[in-house]
Amino acid sequence: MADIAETPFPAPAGSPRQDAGVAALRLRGLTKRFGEKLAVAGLDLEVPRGSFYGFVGPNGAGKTTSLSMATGLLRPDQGAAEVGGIDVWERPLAAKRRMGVLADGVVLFNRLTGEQLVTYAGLLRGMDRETVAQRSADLLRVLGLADAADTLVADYSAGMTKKIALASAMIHAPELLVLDEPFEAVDPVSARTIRGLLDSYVASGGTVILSSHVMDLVERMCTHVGVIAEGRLLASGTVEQVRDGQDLESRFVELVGLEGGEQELSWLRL
Ligand SMILES: Nc1ncnc2c1ncn2[C@@H]1O[C@H](COP(=O)(O)OP(=O)(O)OP(=O)(O)O)[C@@H](O)[C@H]1O
Repeated sequence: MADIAETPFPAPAGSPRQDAGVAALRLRGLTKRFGEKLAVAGLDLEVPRGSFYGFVGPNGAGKTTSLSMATGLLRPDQGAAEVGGIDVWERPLAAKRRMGVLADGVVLFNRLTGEQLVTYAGLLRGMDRETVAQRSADLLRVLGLADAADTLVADYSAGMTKKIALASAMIHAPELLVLDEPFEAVDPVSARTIRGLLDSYVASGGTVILSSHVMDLVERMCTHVGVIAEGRLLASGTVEQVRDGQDLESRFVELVGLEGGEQELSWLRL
């Protein structure tokens, strides 16, 4: 497995985020079993501060299960997760204060309007109403949701729902964003806006870990990448290290293997 290089984006001097040498996110021996299925098998992962980390793997590899354990949504059978050196399961409130989470498949309070949902997220984080109102308006505008601010989230499209969940994860400007499939169902214009937001967030000292199936996007956006299959980490490091002279998609296929080989369906030929 390739080594993880040092972060290329040091935190701003004097920043409270600057705990030298402490990873933004550290997973040690994370394990989860669902009945007979070992979904995550002793996962060790370090996400350096200031990195833009892509977490990739085939369907069913264990990405969502790992990120859910890392963010305090799903209790691990074994192992530990730390955010900025704080154990997520021993000190959940302190750890959760430091992160913003876009979870996959978690039901939102969809009888609220988009604006109410983002406002609720900000107030839950203990922010004052004025700041919440300002940031909520900014997020809705930047994400192209201003016209849908008063629409119930239940009536949002899949892409709009993803964007309002992302806004709710960002409103308190956490030092770590954990985003499960943030670009899924999002149109290309919004995807570009989100990429821009995340790029400047990372450039200012924030850390992002996102899961994605789009290798091209991970290769272009991310500084680091971890490849998981069958609950195990196959490779991790800078994108350069992991792709090892190939494009990331080819390297990914080389690492995880071609599902079903080069088989064809003889009956699907017209
Ligand atoms: N609540 C659950 N009960 C039973 N099995 C589960 C549960 N959640 C996940 N699994 C199983 O654990 C494995 C890992 O699932 P997980 O959702 O973490 O994969 P993933 O990498 O996020 O997949 P995808 O890319 O398709 O979203 C899969 O085999 C899945 O069927």
